[in-house]
Order: sequence, then C-alpha cells, then structure tokens
Amino acid sequence: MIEMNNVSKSFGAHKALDALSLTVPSGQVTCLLGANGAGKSTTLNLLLNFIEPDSGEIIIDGLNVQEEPERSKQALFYLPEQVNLYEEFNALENLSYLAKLSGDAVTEQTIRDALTETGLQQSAWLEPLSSYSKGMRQKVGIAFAIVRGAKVLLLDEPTSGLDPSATLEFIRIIETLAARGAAILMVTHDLYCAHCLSDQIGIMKQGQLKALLVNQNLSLENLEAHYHQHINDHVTATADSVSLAPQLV
Ligand SMILES: Nc1ncnc2c1ncn2[C@@H]1O[C@H](COP(=O)(O)OP(=O)(O)OP(=O)(O)O)[C@@H](O)[C@H]1O
Repeated sequence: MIEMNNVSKSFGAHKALDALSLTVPSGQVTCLLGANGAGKSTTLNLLLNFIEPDSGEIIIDGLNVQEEPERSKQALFYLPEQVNLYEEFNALENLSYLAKLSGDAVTEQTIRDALTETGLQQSAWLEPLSSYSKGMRQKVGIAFAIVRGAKVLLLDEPTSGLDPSATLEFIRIIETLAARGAAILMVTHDLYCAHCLSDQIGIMKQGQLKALLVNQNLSLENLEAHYHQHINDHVTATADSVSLAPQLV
C-alpha cells in the first residue's frame, strides 16, 4: 500500500505539491493525470525519496519513507519512462546482474519464469538489449519487478511511444501484477490506458489533487470530460456514472 498524507513540497517560492493526500491500496492501480507541471513527477520523486517533503507523511508498505528509507525502498520498484539497462547484455544477463547488485539470490529459473510472464518472446532472451524496442525493454524492467516480488510499483509514463498492441500487452501485465497484490501508481498522459487499467484516477492541477475518480462504470468519454473540466475549467462533465472517492477535493 502507498499512503501520502497532506504532503507538500515547494521549490523556492513555487509550491509544486500542495497538501496531497492519496492512498493506493494493495492489489489496485491508481493513475495520476494532469497537464505538464501539475506535480506528478514531484509525487513520484517524493515516493522514491529522491526529494524530501516540506511537510506531510509518506508511507510505503507500512513504513515511513523518511524514517526508514532503506527498508521502505525494499518494497518499491520504479519503472522510468526510458528503461536504461546494460545495452551489451541480453535479458537474462541483465536480470541476473541486477539481482546480484540488489543482493537478491535468485535462480536462473526464477528469471526465466519472470520473463515468460511478461510475454517477452523467448527468441529475444539471448539478444543484446541494444536490439530491443521500448516495449521489450519495459518487459525486462517488469520482469525485474517480478523477480524482486515488488509490493509497490511506480510507473512513469510507461505507454508513451508504445504502439497499440504493445500498450495492450503492457496493460495485461500490469493487471496481472495488481491481481497478485501489488499497489501500483502510474503517472500518465494516456487517458485510454488510465481508463483500461485504473481502479482510481487522480486528476492533478497546480500541485493539487483536483479529483479522485473511482473507475466503476466510468466511460472513457466521461473520463475525458472530467479531465478537461478539471484541467481547463471549461467543460462540464456528466458525473452520473462516476463515483467520487472520499478524498475528492
Ligand atoms: N527540481 C526542481 N526545481 C525547481 N522546480 C521544480 C523542480 N522539480 C519540479 N519543479 C517545478 O514543480 C512543478 C511540478 O513539476 P512536475 O515535474 O512535478 O510536473 P509534472 O506533472 O510531472 O509535469 P510533466 O507532465 O511535464 O512531467 C513545475 O512547475 C516544475 O517546474
């Protein structure tokens, strides 16, 4: 589970995050939407403990990130927009090297099983990463999350640059990880993906969570209307099929 309670962060005089409260339960996917500069990356950077909040509390897998930085990191897996791995290594070599670096004792079979789960074609496993597409690199990244048994996944714009079938494959993998109990927070500009995947969808503007929509019976059209209403303040959404979570601002 991820919990952020009243978290604020300023850069100089600019408030990048303004009293953000958000809970991502285990086994669920939450997507954060918002225009450029809304505070989405700042949120991820705080969860990753790359930066410190000015106020508020961040809890990952029951551990306070500021008080227990090392232990809270153990539960986390971060998939950046561009997955940077060792280009000259193949998928198996990358994963076994990464596992060694993290101090995890894993067998080659565990790595093979994880790669199989991501759907990465076995014929590619022994090819160097330099020959991989973005979708294939992501699969290797996600295989590492599976190898590590990550309880919390942070995904930064994972579908940007993926073709529609790679996006669908990505959605299926993430659904599987959530079904196994991971708490997943994804920052995205991809409303379609957010609609397909999310249990709840947060819409951010100027450092604030403007809405938290529970994705039950929410049509893509209605999500788009809500998004534009909150981002642009000029479209009226029809809220009849939308449940609003308790944290609605
Ligand atoms: N290290 C920093 N120093 C100064 N200002 C920063 C820093 N990081 C972020 N900001 C500012 O904080 C605000 C929120 O930025 P953030 O990167 O979190 O937005 P975002 O929603 O992720 O945008 P994008 O969709 O473009 O990635 C912006 O106004 C940004 O300029």
